[in-house]
Amino acid sequence: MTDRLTIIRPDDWHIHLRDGEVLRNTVSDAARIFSRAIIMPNLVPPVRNGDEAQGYRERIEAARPAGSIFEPLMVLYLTNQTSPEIIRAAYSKGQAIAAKLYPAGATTNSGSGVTALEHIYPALEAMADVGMPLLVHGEVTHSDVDIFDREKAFIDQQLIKLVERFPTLKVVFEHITTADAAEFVKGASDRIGATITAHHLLYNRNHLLAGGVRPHFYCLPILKRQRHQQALCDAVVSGSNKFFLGTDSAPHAQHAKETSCGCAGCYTAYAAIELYAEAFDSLGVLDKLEAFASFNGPDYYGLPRNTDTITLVRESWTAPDQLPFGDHMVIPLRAGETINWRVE
Ligand SMILES: NC(=O)N[C@@H](CC(=O)O)C(=O)O
Repeated sequence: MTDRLTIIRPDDWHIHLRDGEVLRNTVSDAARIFSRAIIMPNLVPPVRNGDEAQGYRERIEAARPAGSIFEPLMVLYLTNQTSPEIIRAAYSKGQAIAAKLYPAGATTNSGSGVTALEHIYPALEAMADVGMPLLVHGEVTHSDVDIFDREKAFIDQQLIKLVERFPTLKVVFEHITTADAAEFVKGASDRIGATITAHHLLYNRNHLLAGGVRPHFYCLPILKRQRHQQALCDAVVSGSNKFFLGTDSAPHAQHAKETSCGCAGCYTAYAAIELYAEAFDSLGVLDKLEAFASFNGPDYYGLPRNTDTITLVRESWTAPDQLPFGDHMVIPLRAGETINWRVE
């Protein structure tokens, strides 16, 4: 049994840090372990162009703990108005390395998102041309599609057509949650990658719904049935380099989760690599954690791998009941429960 694991320092290829006062909390949790992170742009208002991304980057950098060299990798939020010029300018000035598609209404702060893919075809052409990856929240939003079927419907109705229409566009299918998504990514060309969260490896919809509703397990795309959880586990066990670490750590203040209409999002950044280690350990593939967490992401983005290391040890500790979140508190995933790995 492996009780100690040293790996090249990981990065997080999908995180929500929010903005303002809470940055001092969210940035220090992310910067504790991760060297770089892809910063989701779904602020209010969203990060729509290079200058807004630059401003947000500076606020994140200012919130880093003293001495931290954590590097935020900025992302534009695509709207119906995103022009090829906005894309080209942000990319060429190094203000953003990717752009995110939120179908309008799909999730938290997606109200300014794209209402029909045709609106962003010119922007997507520019992205394909310069080599800027498209990051996709892959769910349809029609109220008549069951929430558990929205990811598969997105693949069938939109994603297949999208990758065909833009044959050189790099596409990251973010936070995949279904066997259908894992199959799609496996069968696609190398320009298609996917992030997988720790919580979608560790949990299924029973954890959210059986025996009582647990709002801190509610995220989007929603946890699916066990068969889909298993398919995501199989994807990481396969060792395919198309899958990489993206926590989708998405904090909301306690009162915004524990209410009659609670927000979607699980807070995992405070123990992210530890939770992934648990998942890989329970699958018997700790030896595959390093590539998933530290190699596949930078390789996909064409960035250098990190060179320093972290060491994980098998040692139980109790997760905090709550964590500071600006003037409020956030209830992290696994609050008050045991976590079986810690970083030395
Ligand atoms: N994952 C979530 O459940 N929530 C994210 C948005 C998103 O990525 O869907 C958030 O910003 O809160």
